[in-house]
Amino acid sequence: MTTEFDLLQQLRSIATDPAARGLLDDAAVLGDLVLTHDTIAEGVHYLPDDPPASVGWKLAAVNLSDIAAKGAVPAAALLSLTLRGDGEWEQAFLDGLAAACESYGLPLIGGDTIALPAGAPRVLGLTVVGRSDGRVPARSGGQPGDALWLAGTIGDSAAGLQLLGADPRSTGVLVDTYRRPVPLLAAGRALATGASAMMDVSDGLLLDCARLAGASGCGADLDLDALPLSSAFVAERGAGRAARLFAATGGDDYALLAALPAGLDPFTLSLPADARLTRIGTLAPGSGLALHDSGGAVPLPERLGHEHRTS
Ligand SMILES: Nc1ncnc2c1ncn2[C@@H]1O[C@H](COP(=O)(O)OP(=O)(O)OP(=O)(O)O)[C@@H](O)[C@H]1O
Ligand SMILES: Cc1ncc(C[n+]2csc(CCOP(=O)(O)O)c2C)c(N)n1
Ligand SMILES: [Mg+2]
Repeated sequence: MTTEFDLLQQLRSIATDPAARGLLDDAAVLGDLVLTHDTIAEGVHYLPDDPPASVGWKLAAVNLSDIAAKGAVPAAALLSLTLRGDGEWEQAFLDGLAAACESYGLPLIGGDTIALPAGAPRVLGLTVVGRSDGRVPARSGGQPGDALWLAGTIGDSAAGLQLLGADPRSTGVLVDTYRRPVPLLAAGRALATGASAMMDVSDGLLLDCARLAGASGCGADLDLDALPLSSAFVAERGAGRAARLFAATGGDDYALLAALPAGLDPFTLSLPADARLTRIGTLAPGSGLALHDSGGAVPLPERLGHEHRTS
């Protein structure tokens, strides 16, 4: 079995240029350019029955979330498109991609197209280039004592995916969040001006927080009770410990996790009016994650988030 973690270890010996940031960041940084590439695949990141326009939207949004996490402004995109002989699907997919590009000021400037053999699942890729006019916080800059803040909520997408698993005709806010995530570009720009470290939460808060803390040479202490849940999530799953652990490990959140120096009040930054910013914990000396709630220490779940692996 090969895991994403194993492969990244091998890639690190190849990607030695400083722009690669040791492959320990959400994006590469080349001068004032921030570069990222994310792939989405049928059955892995989206469901075969998802509306194709939502798949196009999601492809742009997941990439833009990495640009948001580095405080950059979208500059251009390159699309890797696979055709499967269903022109209607492909047209609607492109309409959804175009809508996201339009919404976030992301010009599509090139790419590549191939046809797939019959029956092969679709795999779609996007490279997004952003431009930074200031600091580009890495995952690795956190210091013990930094406060951990989360922009956005967690758990909605994972709850939406479960609803669709139970009934493919499910609708509502949670399903919409799974299909059409919103990249927090304005919040990312504001937080980047003060953050010592930042990343987007795509694989699950606990796993991504362990990554940020590990890259920063720190441990992290998280308050499960503080995790921001949407009202739609709470209406569906409640806000007890099991629901909170589900939200903290589900992934697909595209929230932003920032480590801010202890003395910095994030509400003094130029955050957008609709930003939902929550203090969720602290970076600590040492290593590893510690979880607590009002009852005391909470054992870490076996699975902290999503990791790609072959079986
Ligand atoms: N196949 C690859 N070749 C070169 N670099 C890679 C490859 N896969 C991942 N990386 C690099 O490894 C680092 C971590 O990638 P990862 O995909 O975990 O981050 P991410 O894109 O922020 O997360 P997510 O994919 O969950 O949104 C990044 O610097 C990324 O560019
Ligand atoms: C059909 C279906 N099954 C499972 C999931 C959950 N999921 C897949 S990849 C991923 C992490 C982000 O991906 P990456 O690390 O590749 O950016 C998550 C949470 C989903 N979205 N759709
Ligand atoms: Mg990635």
